[in-house]
Amino acid sequence: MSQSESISLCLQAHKICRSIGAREIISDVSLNINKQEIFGFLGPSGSGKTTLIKILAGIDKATSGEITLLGTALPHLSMMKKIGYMAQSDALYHDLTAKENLDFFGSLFGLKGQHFMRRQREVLELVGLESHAKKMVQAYSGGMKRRLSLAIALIHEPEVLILDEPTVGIDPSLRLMIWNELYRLCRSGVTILLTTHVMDEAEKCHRLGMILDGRLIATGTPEELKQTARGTTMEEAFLYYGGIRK
Ligand SMILES: Nc1ncnc2c1ncn2[C@@H]1O[C@H](COP(=O)(O)OP(=O)(O)OP(=O)(O)O)[C@@H](O)[C@H]1O
Repeated sequence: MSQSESISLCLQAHKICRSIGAREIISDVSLNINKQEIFGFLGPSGSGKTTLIKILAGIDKATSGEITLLGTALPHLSMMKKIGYMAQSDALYHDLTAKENLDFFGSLFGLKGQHFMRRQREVLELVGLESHAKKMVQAYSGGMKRRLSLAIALIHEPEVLILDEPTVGIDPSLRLMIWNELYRLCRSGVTILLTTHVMDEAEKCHRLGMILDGRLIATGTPEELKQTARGTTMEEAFLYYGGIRK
């Protein structure tokens, strides 16, 4: 790989495998993700998307294979500040308010003072929770918890945002706002990895990786994937790459 290619790369994964017991959940995944790219992992429930992005985030460890994120081999503690991770199951403190949750998670990243207060207001506004900041999380709806989790993932202005099904349970107008923000972040230099099983959401990504039974069966832009599959929809493309449709 040339020097200029490696500078423009955010992430390189080489032959990633992950087994739990005797079962291989992720098999031989290799891929490159460019800086300032929105890369989506698309696949049915149970295909291995969550397991894979946890490994790519350095939260879980591959059984074999190598990952380099922004030039550093993972897992590496110093990379935690550079990554914003939003889990599928909300890792929130339910007996604290939204603001207290932000106080806690922000302090883990060493945020403080005026800048931290401003940042809290920005992320709460972005996810439409500014008027609910003092409410206990236990009184939040499922969608509100997702939105707060996204705010927490963004609080420290990470260079890489890794989001597991970020817009599940979020209504269409807020989903649109969140996508606009993802594009804005991307333009400002952030690289975004996300998972989805929703085809229309997948089409909003710059590039996609299709996951089936723990394998990366295809990568490309939504248009490329549809063209190669001679299909007009992402569903058709997915069935084609999965060998279910000729
Ligand atoms: N800790 C674990 N122990 C045993 N099996 C696991 C564990 N974690 C994941 N699996 C299995 O690995 C497979 C992939 O799971 P994973 O959660 O990564 O899929 P997914 O594509 O993210 O699914 P979903 O879209 O439903 O979240 C599933 O069959 C799941 O049951």
